[in-house]
Amino acid sequence: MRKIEIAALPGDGVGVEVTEAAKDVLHTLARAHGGVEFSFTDFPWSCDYYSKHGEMMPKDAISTLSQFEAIFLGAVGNPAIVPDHISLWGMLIKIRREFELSVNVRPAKKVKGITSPLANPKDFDLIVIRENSEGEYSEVGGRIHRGEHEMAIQNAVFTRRATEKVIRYAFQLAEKRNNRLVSATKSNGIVHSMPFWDEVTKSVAAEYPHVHTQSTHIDALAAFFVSKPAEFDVVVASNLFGDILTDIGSAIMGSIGIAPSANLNLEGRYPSMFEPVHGSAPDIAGKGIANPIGQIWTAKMMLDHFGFEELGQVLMDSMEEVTEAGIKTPDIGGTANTRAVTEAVKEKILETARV
Ligand SMILES: NC(=O)C1=CN([C@@H]2O[C@H](COP(=O)(O)OP(=O)(O)OC[C@H]3O[C@@H](n4cnc5c(N)ncnc54)[C@H](O)[C@@H]3O)[C@@H](O)[C@H]2O)C=CC1
Ligand SMILES: CC(=O)C(=O)O
Ligand SMILES: [K+]
Ligand SMILES: [Mn+2]
Repeated sequence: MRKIEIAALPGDGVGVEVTEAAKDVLHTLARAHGGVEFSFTDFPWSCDYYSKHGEMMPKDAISTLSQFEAIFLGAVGNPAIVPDHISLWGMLIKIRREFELSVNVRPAKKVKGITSPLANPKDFDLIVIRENSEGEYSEVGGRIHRGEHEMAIQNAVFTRRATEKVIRYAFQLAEKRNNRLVSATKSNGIVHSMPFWDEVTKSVAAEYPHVHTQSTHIDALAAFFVSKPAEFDVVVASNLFGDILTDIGSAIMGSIGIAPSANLNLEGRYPSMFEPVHGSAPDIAGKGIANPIGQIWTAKMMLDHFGFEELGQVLMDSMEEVTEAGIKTPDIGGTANTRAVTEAVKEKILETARV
């Protein structure tokens, strides 16, 4: 019996609701199929925690988390209480950086039973590999002359180490899939970092001559995600570009509430972190109607990460049977609540164990 020790960080808003649902599903899966057990330790770090303690996480949070094999996070942010840049940098982004989670894997595909807003989505099935540790999201810069003549400078940081790492990971993935890779660029407007990004793409591409590689400007690429997503397979992008592309990826699937992600430490030195693409959705938090699919699919990515691909497939298939049966939350046109979708997925999992 393999027991996996996981730190659960439900965070804020719907993060709390969907992590609860996905944990429930994972326990059901483990009990039904055996061979693995999930041990979750919950931490209440969030904007509420900040209100009480003046910080998003305690000082020793990183060392506490480093004792776990993985982190299962919901979402961080409640702008009504804490400004977003403080809550995200105090928790989500801090964890990504401290644990060198330099690659963020974000798949998007046509899901059974979920209507894409696109007239002709075909069977698109792509994965965006997002640089996750630097780039446009940096602390380098500042503000001077508060008031009328104020100035804000925000620097983007691109190191060869992190750029090469994420691009090489994308090539390796392309090799395992369909030998096709698109690199998001904007070298016509961003004149230092993006030509650098393109050069690194070219140099890594030389090691993978059998992978068809193309650099596409992010503006056109964003449009192509809407007009012809089925033409993409693996896409590699900087932190900001990948962030935006993957919200488009979730939108064309049908809802931001269904997209999963894995924040990976490739060296295995620190725990990797699994969280859905979406945020804390303050507009629907507390209503019990958050879509748990993004978090459940995220759990599938965590299973794959630990080598439990068969269980991951059972989870994915069960989830798609539920969406296909029309048991869906309002964001994807259904009338079911979080609980009903979760129970339906659990029921499907139990059926797979009975046959
Ligand atoms: N990784 C993270 O923890 C992220 C945190 N955030 C934070 O979340 C807060 C809200 O940000 P927004 O920009 O509004 O993005 P959001 O992703 O929370 O919400 C965008 C829209 O999608 C809907 N939505 C999101 N998740 C859903 C789900 N599971 N089921 C059904 N509908 C869902 C929301 O209701 C909203 O209409 C902010 O504090 C933001 O900084 C935003 C993105 C990622
Ligand atoms: C912060 C954010 O939007 C993301 O991680 O996707
Ligand atoms: K999230
Ligand atoms: Mn985002």
